[in-house]
Amino acid sequence: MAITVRRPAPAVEHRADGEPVRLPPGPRFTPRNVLRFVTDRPRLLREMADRHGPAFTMWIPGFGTTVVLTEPAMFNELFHIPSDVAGGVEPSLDVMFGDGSIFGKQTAEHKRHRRVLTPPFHGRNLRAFESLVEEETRKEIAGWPVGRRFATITSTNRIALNIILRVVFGAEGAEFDELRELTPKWIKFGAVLFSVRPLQWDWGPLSPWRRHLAMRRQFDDILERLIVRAQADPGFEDRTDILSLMLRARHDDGTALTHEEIGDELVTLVAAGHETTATSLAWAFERLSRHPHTLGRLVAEIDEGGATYLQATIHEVMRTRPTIDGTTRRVLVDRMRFREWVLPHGVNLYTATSLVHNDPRYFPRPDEFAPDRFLGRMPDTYAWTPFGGGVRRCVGATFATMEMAVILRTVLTTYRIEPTDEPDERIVFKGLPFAPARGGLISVTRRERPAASPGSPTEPTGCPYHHEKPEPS
Ligand code: HEM
Repeated sequence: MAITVRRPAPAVEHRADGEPVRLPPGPRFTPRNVLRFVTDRPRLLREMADRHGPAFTMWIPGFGTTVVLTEPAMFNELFHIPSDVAGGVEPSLDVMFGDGSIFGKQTAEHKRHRRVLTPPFHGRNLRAFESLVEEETRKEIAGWPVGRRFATITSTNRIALNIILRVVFGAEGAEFDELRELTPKWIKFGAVLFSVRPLQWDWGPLSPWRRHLAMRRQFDDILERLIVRAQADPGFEDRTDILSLMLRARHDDGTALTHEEIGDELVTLVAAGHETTATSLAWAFERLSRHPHTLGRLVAEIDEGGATYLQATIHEVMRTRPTIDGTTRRVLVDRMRFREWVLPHGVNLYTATSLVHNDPRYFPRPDEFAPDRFLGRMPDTYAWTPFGGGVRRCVGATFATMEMAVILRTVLTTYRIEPTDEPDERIVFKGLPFAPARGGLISVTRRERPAASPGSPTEPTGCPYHHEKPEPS
């Protein structure tokens, strides 16, 4: 059972302008540490915390000097620092997806973007999306091979991409097919460009940057067609896709969002929302096939129309295999005080999620895959952080949880997953998510008698995400 470590937000003044810099101790820069940060991150961070203490400073590729935090109480403090003191990391994905992306926004601008993006992914809208998720899952899994091992990630990627494209663009027909072809290619390419700074320079007509711009133009062209179609729709005012919501949204001064702003934000949602969810699902299949007892209990519950153990299982998958290992904030003021340290402008703070998720002080017997630890209780906000925290916590967290629940339920009522005693799949870094090395291999057989109509995983009873705290404003 997770220990609750919540404590009141510290009433300390975080600005320390003019004071001498005092960074926590940390390792010297070595190419080996840089390499290990990419290939062996959880173990490296554990070693560093044991050697230097629960907060230490190290150089992180892509971000530079970074203070790594390894305790929930520290995450709590960080997530409560005003966003004009510790804000979003820079550079961020807005380098690839444009100035209109929420990733590049700070303070009031960031808040404004969240006001537009948060409501569609919450509350009663979720229920409306459930049937869409089930429909896309059924379509995809109808072709799963029986009795032969296959990597689930290919399938979960397709399902999650189709879902997010439909939710975001309301797209059907030719434009949907074009987006399905273009966006994953562009986002993958963008992730490479994002991590290698020189690739962001325009070296000429054959340069990667020009290729990126060509894909952007193609995207803008599809978007314009979708905008014309949406606005011509007699039911435009009632449409719930995010594109229509953004077309109807107004800035505080009453002006509409430009099409460029809308495009930047929408591609951000697709980038943030599909590979993360798909990878978590592949981990769920990898974990379940190695834990037949959990799998059996889960199937029995689903057949009876329940969803409590399902939710606990999703929480445990995300504890043991978080796809995003940590979140980063950047010091935006001249000097920022954090506990006994004084951090200069531009330094980053990183919350080491997987370290806390595997710390026996917060999760007893952390190596065990034990959904019971979350049964009937919500995970602690600062010890369980696969979706980050504070005012930048993942906008799609509730949506992603619903999506995973519906997909798992649909798969488990259709197929029987064969247990395996193969070793666990290795955790490998795939540019953004930490994924199973072999893509979540499973083998399935068709269930002879489809289960009686299962209940909704978003039933208020037993559905923890209906109890989630409202978004911080
Ligand atoms: C299992 C699936 C997912 C995981 C593990 C995940 C994880 C994360 C994490 C760790 C962050 C950073 C939070 C922080 O800095 O505190 C984030 C941000 C974000 N996520 Fe997700 N995410 C998932 C699904 C989604 C989905 C489905 C969407 C969209 C529908 C989405 C949209 C976003 C957006 C827009 C942000 C930026 C929020 C901001 O800067 O204010 N994510 N996500």
